[in-house]
Amino acid sequence: MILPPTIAGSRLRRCITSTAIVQSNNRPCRPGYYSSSYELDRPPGHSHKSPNFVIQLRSGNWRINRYALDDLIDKLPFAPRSSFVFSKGFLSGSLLYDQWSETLEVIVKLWRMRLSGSHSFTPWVKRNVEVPSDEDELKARVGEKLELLRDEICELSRLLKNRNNLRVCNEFLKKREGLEKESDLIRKRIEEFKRGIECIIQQLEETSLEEEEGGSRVFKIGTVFDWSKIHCLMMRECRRLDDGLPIFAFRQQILRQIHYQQISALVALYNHQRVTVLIGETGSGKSTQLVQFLADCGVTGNGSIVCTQPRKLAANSLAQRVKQESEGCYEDTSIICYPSYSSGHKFDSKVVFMTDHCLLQHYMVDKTLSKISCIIVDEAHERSLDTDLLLALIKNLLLQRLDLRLVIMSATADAAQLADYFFGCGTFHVAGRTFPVDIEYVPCESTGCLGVGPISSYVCDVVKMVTEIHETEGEGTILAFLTSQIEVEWACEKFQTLSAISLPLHGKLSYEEQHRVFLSYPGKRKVIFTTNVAETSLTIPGVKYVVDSGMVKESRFEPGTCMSILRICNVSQSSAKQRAGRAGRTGPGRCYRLYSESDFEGMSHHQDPEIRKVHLGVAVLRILALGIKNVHDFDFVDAPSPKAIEMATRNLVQLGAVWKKMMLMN
Ligand SMILES: Nc1ncnc2c1ncn2[C@@H]1O[C@H](COP(=O)(O)OP(=O)(O)OP(=O)(O)O)[C@@H](O)[C@H]1O
Repeated sequence: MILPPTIAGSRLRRCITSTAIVQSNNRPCRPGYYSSSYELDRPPGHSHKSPNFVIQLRSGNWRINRYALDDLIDKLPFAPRSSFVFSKGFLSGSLLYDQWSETLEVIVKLWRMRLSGSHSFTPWVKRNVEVPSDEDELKARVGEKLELLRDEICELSRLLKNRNNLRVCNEFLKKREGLEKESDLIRKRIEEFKRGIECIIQQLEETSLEEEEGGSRVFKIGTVFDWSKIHCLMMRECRRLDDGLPIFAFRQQILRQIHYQQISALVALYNHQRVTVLIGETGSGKSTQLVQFLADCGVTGNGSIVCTQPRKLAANSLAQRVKQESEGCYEDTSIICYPSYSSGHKFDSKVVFMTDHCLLQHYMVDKTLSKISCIIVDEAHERSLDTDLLLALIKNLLLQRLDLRLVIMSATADAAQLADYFFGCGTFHVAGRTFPVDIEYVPCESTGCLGVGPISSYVCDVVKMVTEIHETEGEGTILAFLTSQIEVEWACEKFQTLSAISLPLHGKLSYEEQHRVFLSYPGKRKVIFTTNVAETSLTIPGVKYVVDSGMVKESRFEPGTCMSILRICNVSQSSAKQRAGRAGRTGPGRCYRLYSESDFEGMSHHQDPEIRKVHLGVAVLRILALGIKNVHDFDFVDAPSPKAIEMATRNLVQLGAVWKKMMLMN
């Protein structure tokens, strides 16, 4: 058994590596997490007060002299830090070690030598391990923050007792409420951390770990212990505690809900409660964490967990991030990304990231998605045609496959509508975000900025705002939202300064060109002009300032002219929140909205689903291509009127796009 590499610094890490301590019966013992542990992070040869392990050479009357002990040591796989001989008592000698892996190999060797008659001592290991309790460790990690919050809450409570005017009172109350929520979240995170470690330890000790009623283990380790993997799992738990993503605090609750739904599906065949709508703030950890939670607890069995994204860029970058975070916790090929369709794709990985379009194409080949046990439809608020078609097909599939589960995720989706569509399924809200994002409304009417040729005035306003931020604000990447490739390229050209690098981001760039926005450019501020490809899912490390033009280009079918028109219109509140949410992910951020607060209030809450914007014939064609003949019975999330479907299908027949016999027309 090889222990993972030593990690310097943390007392908790020390206690965690001590899970590898094995008692004389060769069963892993409870690590120092509770009582004792040992240090692995001392430099080799470093002498200190006491060793972690002492191998005693016990005997009755046998004595060993220094010479013979050194001779014995020469035959051992590892030399001890130091050794002693004793002339009296039941001990003849002792060997001092710090690393458990070395101690274990030496013990095995000593026993082999004894059994082959090379010596007559009984080797005996004494652990000599002192470690602070987990409470101390947790206090050191997050306790300071908790104390600061507690002090601030006390101070606010004191101020509230004074005579204040109503406005000040309300401000204090709101602030205190926020701080209380933050403290609560930290406490929940600590509980979750303890639960995670406890769950691992119980499995290592093989104590019967009954699944709690309606609950679920957060880890399923299996019966063969892979110590290196267990070490990585524990290290990831520590990182999760440190990172403070809000979703971590709710892990057990989320898994319980998903687990509960699994049970209810088994109990009642026609109870299709295997769907969860998960709503959480941007950056709360939905896309990167949930797949790992599900993979860790094994709730999805042997099937893959598929997480769909509206865009390839997001699918790729999420897969990369999850791979990075879970390195060593799963097999190397466990996290994979299929951004484009290929018939050769296999679903033998634990987690697959793909676009919703790609999953639809897989559906055309395998109508039961047989290798997939859980589908996570992410960024459901976008309500693209692909997402809507996917949701409808999965809804139908849930009736056939009782082992299939669905999670629909977004920060800004209409949860009630989606829950209603999925048989009144459960909705889970993840409260909190990692870092604050200040919103500033900076309406630009007064700037008198005029457009240039095909470039509208708001593009000039965006460049102006970006220049101002660059000149007046501290360091941090600026991400500015425009509506099209032309605007993005124009803005990049206009914003030229030696102290910054301006980068375009839009859908027409190659993967390598898009990837440039994730690189760092030492000594220069990164300024990214983007279309709405960067509106959802993406974490571009270092983005501190977001400039939201408030505009988006969208194509809409106009029945009057029978044409689809590309138009620049206001974004929805949902889009504006998503854009702001690109900041505040790796540090506090600020979003400059180039419109007024009342403009924001006047925006529609959610963007229109794509099915309402395209010619219905497009949707009908897609449905037919999926092999569904009876379009009238198709269970749309936002169902068009039967008359509209009838007209669209007749239209397609007239155009010769489909044959009448291809579909069951009324
Ligand atoms: N590539 C990355 N580099 C650095 N940090 C990252 C990266 N990807 C994710 N993170 C961290 O993980 C956090 C959670 O990201 P995740 O994408 O899971 O959030 P989310 O809740 O799905 O957000 P959204 O609703 O905006 O998609 C981010 O806020 C950021 O702190």
